[in-house]
Amino acid sequence: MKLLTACLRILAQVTESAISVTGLRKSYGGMKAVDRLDLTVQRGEVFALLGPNGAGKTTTVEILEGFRKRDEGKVQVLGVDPERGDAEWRQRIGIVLQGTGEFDELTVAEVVTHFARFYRNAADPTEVVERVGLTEKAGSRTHTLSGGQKRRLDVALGIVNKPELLFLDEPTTGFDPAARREFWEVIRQLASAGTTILLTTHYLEEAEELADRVGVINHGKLLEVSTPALLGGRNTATATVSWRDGSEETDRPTEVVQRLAAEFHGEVPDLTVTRPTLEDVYLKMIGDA
Ligand SMILES: Nc1ncnc2c1ncn2[C@@H]1O[C@H](COP(=O)(O)OP(=O)(O)OP(=O)(O)O)[C@@H](O)[C@H]1O
Repeated sequence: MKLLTACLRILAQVTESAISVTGLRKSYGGMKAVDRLDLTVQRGEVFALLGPNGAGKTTTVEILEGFRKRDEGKVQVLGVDPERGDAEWRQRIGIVLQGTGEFDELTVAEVVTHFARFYRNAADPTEVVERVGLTEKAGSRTHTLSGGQKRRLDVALGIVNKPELLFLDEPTTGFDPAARREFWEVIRQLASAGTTILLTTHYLEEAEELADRVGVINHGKLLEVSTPALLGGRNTATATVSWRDGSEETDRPTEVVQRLAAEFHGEVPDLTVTRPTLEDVYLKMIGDA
């Protein structure tokens, strides 16, 4: 019987989406926080949910995590309705909240070891500390950690149960640029080990660096889901060719550059060719909505 259950679990893991949402609705009083939202995240995918303050990201994610009840809609997370998620389901998901990463007088190693005891199938705490790059701080009390190190500890606690699916809520808010890049590496390694990741972020560069697909949400509605490269028709958008003496918007930047090269008999001074950034298309999208 155990073997059959294990086989069915493996089959489900291969065939099911990690997250499947249809017609999700949630209102607070008369205010629609999430309004008929459909979303699918495949297993192994890194998916970034983008949207301005109050767009409905946290409400959506907390419904997926089983922390909030929905009004309407169908939600499956790892094949389970989060409102009915039991301890076994909880073991399979990891949650990194916009947390504190501070636990009084305990050391990093002690905190991770303590959290590992909550789970039947926990990872080796020493390995977890290493994965998030905190080995050198393993013996340090958590209140002495920097902001970035505390966030790494939050991630350590989110992955100590070896989750199949990890929720990351604004993981690098307040990081300096170097710390942010180091942190992305931790996330990339988790993703390449097969962990499905749903992250929310206000940093477009972060979404571009990490996400296989992004979803833009505003006023509780999902406006578009796409890869970062294709969102809002970025790849086919008009390019801007700029040089020392002017600039030109064009569908055929190569031709413009060739013309300029002929005019200047070679090197075109201060030449740049740009297309809209992810931030440009995102701002347009939420501005138009
Ligand atoms: N518990 C609550 N009671 C009443 N209204 C709420 C509650 N939680 C959220 N809201 C409202 O629902 C809307 C969506 O909020 P939500 O926190 O989901 O947005 P968000 O996209 O996560 O925003 P942010 O980027 O600022 O974290 C907002 O207008 C918010 O004020």
